[in-house]
Order: sequence, then C-alpha cells, then structure tokens
Amino acid sequence: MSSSRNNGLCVKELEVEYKSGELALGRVDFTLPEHGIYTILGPSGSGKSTLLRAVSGLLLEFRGELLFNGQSLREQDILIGLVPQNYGLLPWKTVKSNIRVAMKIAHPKGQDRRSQEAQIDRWLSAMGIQELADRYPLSLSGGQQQRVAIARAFAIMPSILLLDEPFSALDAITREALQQLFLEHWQANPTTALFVTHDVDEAILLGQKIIVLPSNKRDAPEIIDNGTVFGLEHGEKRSSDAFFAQIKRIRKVMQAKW
Ligand SMILES: Nc1ncnc2c1ncn2[C@@H]1O[C@H](COP(=O)(O)OP(=O)(O)OP(=O)(O)O)[C@@H](O)[C@H]1O
Repeated sequence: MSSSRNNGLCVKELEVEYKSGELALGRVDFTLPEHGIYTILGPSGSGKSTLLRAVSGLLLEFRGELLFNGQSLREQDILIGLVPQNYGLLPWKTVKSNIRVAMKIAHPKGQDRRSQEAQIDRWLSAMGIQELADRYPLSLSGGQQQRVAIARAFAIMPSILLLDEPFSALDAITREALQQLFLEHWQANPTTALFVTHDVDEAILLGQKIIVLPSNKRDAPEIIDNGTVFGLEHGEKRSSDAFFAQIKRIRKVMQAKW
C-alpha cells in the first residue's frame, strides 16, 4: 500500500447524491500526487464545491473512497485547509485573530506565542495585507478578504489544501498577481492542492492536470494533462504556444460536455 503509486490523494469512484435523489457529483476518479496541484473546471452546478466538501470532511455521505497515501482519508489525522467560496472568516474576529484561531485549532500544542505571532505576520506580509491586521472582515473588500482566507489557509500548513474559486472576486490585474503569489507560496510550502475555478486561463496557469466536470453527471469527467504549461516559468505561460493549445483543447471539451 505504500508504493509511490499510492502517494497522494486518491479519489476513487466518488459520487454524491443528496437525499432528494439528485446527483450532485457524477463519478469522479483521479489520483493527485502528494504536493501536486490539480485545477477543477466545470459548469455551474456540476459538483465542484461538492467534490471539495467531500474531500474536506464537511460532507460525510458519498459513494466511493477517499484515500491519502494509500489509507482512508477519514481514518487519518490529516490537516485539511479549505478556502470556501464565501471565505469563511469569523466576522467578530480581527484579521490577525482569524489566522490565530485557525492556527490554534489546527495545532493545539503547536508553537509558542512568539513564533506563532511571527508566523502570522509573515503570512500577512506575504499576502500584502499587514496593514489590515487589526481590521474586521466586514470592513474589507472581497479581494482583501480572499487574501486573508488564503493567508489563513497557508498559515495552518495543511497536508491538503482545497480552494473554491479563491480569486473570483478580484479584478484581472490583482488576480494575476495573486495567482503568481499563490504558486510561489505553494512551491515554497508544498501541499497537496485542489483548486476550483471558473476561469479557463487560471485552470491552465495553476494546474499540473485539469479536471473538467461535465454538465451531464452521467458522463465521465475529462482529465487533461497540463505538464507542458505548468513546467514553464509562470511569467512565460500566457504567451506560450502550449498555453494556446490547451485553451483550444479545453474549449473543445467544454463544447462537447457543457
Ligand atoms: N445541500 C444540498 N442539498 C441538495 N442539493 C445540493 C446541496 N448542495 C448542492 N446541491 C446540488 O448539487 C449540485 C452541485 O452543486 P455544487 O455547489 O457542488 O456545484 P458547483 O459546480 O460548485 O456550482 P457553482 O459553480 O455554481 O458554485 C447542484 O445541482 C446543487 O443544486
């Protein structure tokens, strides 16, 4: 069971049906290697958030199996970070306290107070939001709240990081800057990441593979290898031939399956 083939997050024949009988997520099968990053594209309602909720442990009823490094995900003490669509910040806590609380929950016997505070400051500054440390979430713009949510997700150092359209509220320039920032931090602090997006460019820029969910949940998802683009310098990806070839390929899949 410990062969390298099994290393990472294995999503095996996962299917989710709500009590109403509605299929929320058609069958999905993939293995995301440890410290790898896959992006997930799909039309509205195709089950992208449902997939993340099942992996995160928020959704307990599903068919299929979730394994991490060859063993059931639920039976292991694995730290999973989730950046939900609505950021999930506690409105009654300041930015700094939001991160502090998450770190305390994630690592109850963790660092002493001084190194914890230094760690929080490091993440706030990495996300360019140190001046917001004492503000409350509701006084921040959507983009600022997204930065806090991402800083918090990285600060707890999860083994698995799940991101549900984390850059959706951002203008194009800020979005590009945060994509680069996100990749830099993911490379420096490797974690196994699933990144949901509506944006085809973003899926190609950030994923080693791209999982395209179909609108008909009886159809199989398409899993597209994106190693050629992913291996390029981030700043060179958008202008590469490989990037344009991927856009064409994904558009074809979207025309057939959306
Ligand atoms: N709690 C629930 N009870 C019943 N059905 C649900 C529930 N949550 C989601 N669904 C249904 O499951 C399906 C998948 O929803 P999900 O939110 O995962 O889609 P999505 O791809 O993330 O959509 P979007 O891109 O709009 O965020 C939808 O048809 C939705 O209506």
